[in-house]
Amino acid sequence: MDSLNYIREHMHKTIETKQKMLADEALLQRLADAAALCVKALQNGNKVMFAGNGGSAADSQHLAAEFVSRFNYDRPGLPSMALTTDTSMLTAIGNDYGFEKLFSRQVQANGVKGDVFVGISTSGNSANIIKAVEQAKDMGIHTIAFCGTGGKLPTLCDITLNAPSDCTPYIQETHISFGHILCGIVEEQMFPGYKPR
Ligand SMILES: O=C(CO)[C@@H](O)[C@H](O)[C@H](O)[C@H](O)COP(=O)(O)O
Ligand SMILES: [Zn+2]
Repeated sequence: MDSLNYIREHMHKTIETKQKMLADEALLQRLADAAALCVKALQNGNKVMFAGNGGSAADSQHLAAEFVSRFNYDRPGLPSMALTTDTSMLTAIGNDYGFEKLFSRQVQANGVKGDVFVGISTSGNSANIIKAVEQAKDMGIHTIAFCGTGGKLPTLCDITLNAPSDCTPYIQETHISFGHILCGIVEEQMFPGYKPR
């Protein structure tokens, strides 16, 4: 396929995934519910944790940064962390306990009841995300999945945001929309007197 056709095909497929998302009222409601869950947790002094592998690790960092720094409003930072950033922790846990424990160990150590854990996985099958969700549930931490149409993760979490695609890049491109929408609603609801920058 030549480059221009590649671009056209990619754009058609990513738009098609977003259109399917927009047409899925139940999914939109779950996204609103996820934002409400985060608002409630943050108002109670809890935090939002994110984790994922590869591109989803980058999404985790991106979204935690939106909470702690800012999204649209100049406002106080909101407590959030990506469990994907500290190479000493990641290598120690990976080396000593195994890659599958990468995030569950951090949830156990740094999470508290009432927090929110957002697990991001396009396959829905990454063992380190599944174990982190199980750990979070054991501790009374709310769980949100950013996933696709497959895997075990969609059946495990309190709220499942499943991008309507089975193809990793289109799922990832929808996940960052989920995350931006989540941040935008949280910011608007927590800081009603603030103005967009
Ligand atoms: O970004 C990409 C592909 O677009 C990759 O880095 C991808 O995130 C990695 O293969 C991940 O390990 C996939 O894990 P998961 O989304 O299935 O949990
Ligand atoms: Zn990617």
